[in-house]
Formats: sequence, C-alpha cells, structure tokens
Amino acid sequence: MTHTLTALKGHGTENDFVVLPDLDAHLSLSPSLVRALCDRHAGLGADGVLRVVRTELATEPDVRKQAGEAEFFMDYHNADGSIAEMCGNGVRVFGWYLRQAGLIEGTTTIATRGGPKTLSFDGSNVSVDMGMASPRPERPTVRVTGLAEVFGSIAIDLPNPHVVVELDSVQDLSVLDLTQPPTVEPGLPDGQNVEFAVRTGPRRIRMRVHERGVGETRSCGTGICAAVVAVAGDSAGTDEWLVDVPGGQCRVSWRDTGEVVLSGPAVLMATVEIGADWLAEHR
Ligand SMILES: N[C@@H](CCC[C@H](N)C(=O)O)C(=O)O
Repeated sequence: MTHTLTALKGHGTENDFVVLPDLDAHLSLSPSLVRALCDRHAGLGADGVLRVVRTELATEPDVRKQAGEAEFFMDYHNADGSIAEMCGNGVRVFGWYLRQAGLIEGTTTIATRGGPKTLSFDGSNVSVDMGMASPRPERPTVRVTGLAEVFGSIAIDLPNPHVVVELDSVQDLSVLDLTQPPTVEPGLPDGQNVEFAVRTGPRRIRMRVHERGVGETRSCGTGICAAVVAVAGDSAGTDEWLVDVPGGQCRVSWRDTGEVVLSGPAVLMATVEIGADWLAEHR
C-alpha cells in the first residue's frame, strides 16, 4: 500500500524548492517523481527537491562519511531529475526547515555531495560557508540569444560547475533570452550553470542565471558566489558584496582563510500532504 507524503514548499530569493522530510530514508525518490513534483502545472512546482535524510543512512559513501560532523544530508535534485553537488539557496532553505522543525538549534553543519557546509542563523536570514571557490583553467566562449557578441567567461567550481560572463550594461542583461541554454564552448559533458553579471556599484552586481538541469531561475546561491568571485578577481578582500537577482538580494563575503560566505533570506510558506494515488502514479 502506498502512503501519503508530507512536503513543504520554500524558497531563497525565489529559487524555490520542495522539501521532503525523509529522516529514516524510506522514500525512493526517482527522477520521474522529482520531475512530477517540480512540474509547475501538474505538480507542486519548484526549481528543485531537497530530501532531508539522516547522513548515516545516505547511500553514497562520500556523503555517509560526513555523518560524524553533520547529522542531516541535503539530498538535492534539479527539476529535471538530475542531481548536483551543491545548492547554495537550497542549503539555506534546508537549514531553515531543520530549525523550524526543531531538529537543530543554532549553528549547524549539513552534509552535501559537495562536502559539509556550516550554517548560521540571524532570524530567517541564513548564512552558509560555501568553502573555497575553485577557478578552472579554461576560458569558454559563451553565446546567448538576444546578444550578438561572443563573450569570454571565467569558469569556477563551487564545487558545482559555473561559467560567468561579465557584461557592460544592465540593458544587455535585461535583453538576454534565457529560455534556451546559452552555448558554452568548450562545455562540460554534464553541462554547467551560466551566470551573466553586471557591476552596478563598487561592491555590487546584478545577475541572471541559466541553471543546469532547471533553466532560468530567479536566483542561484552557488552562481551568486561564482559571479562575485569572477567579477571581484584580484580585488577580492573580505568586504561584503551585494548581489541583486530577479528574486531579491543576497550578500557574499569572505573569511580570512578565503572561504566564501553566502547570506540571504530563507522562507517556508506551506506544508502539504501529497496524495497516495498521485504518488503511485508518478513513482
Ligand atoms: N540553485 C542552486 C544550484 C542548484 C544546482 C545547479 N542547478 C547544478 O546543477 O549545479 C543554488 O542556489 O546554488
């Protein structure tokens, strides 16, 4: 017999997620169930799914070995059913869920496929230490519908793959058509996230993003960090940068040791009970 499933809906600067508490790892989360949940017409609608599971019960050995420092694993899935190493907004919403559910108190470390990430809370503003950004040596060219130019880019892993293009004007940023993925050459076999950023102040940028496995989203936490690292370049100190995205604003700063810290709001707006028949149909 199939049971109902409790899910929550949340977002971080409108990068939205279905949160599935599955602490004891009973749920088999197939790519087709992820796609059905994320469907904006026939499902709950989201950019991705965050399954909440005890780290010691994770099937991936690289995740399970984080159990000593992180009680919970963020099992992140893109809307197309693929998985990714990390999700900067997702981990902030995930932490906010753990806090609201009374599963944690104060600063906490979460296991991810990209390694353990430590979160701290200031009300519903959640900060995450994203670790070191790793620039890749290649400088791919990027073409995007709406702009005639072929752009150079900077490739950065956080640790999921990003390619950042710095544009000259907010006007250019507004005319981009991201309903199709930008063309990246050379691209990675499994694709990459592509950010377009414009400097709008001394330590401020505006950004749009096309996410691997999703499409254009209204924010991307790892992408925000990659864009700041690319635009700041050698001028990166420890001062805070502001990043405006279609879904709101996040802040990026650095620890003295070089790790990037992402901060911004996290919101949970609903808890829903997913029906047994619908689940049986989409498993
Ligand atoms: N929205 C996320 C990034 C999610 C993963 C990405 N689509 C990928 O496949 O790498 C964020 O907030 O970082």
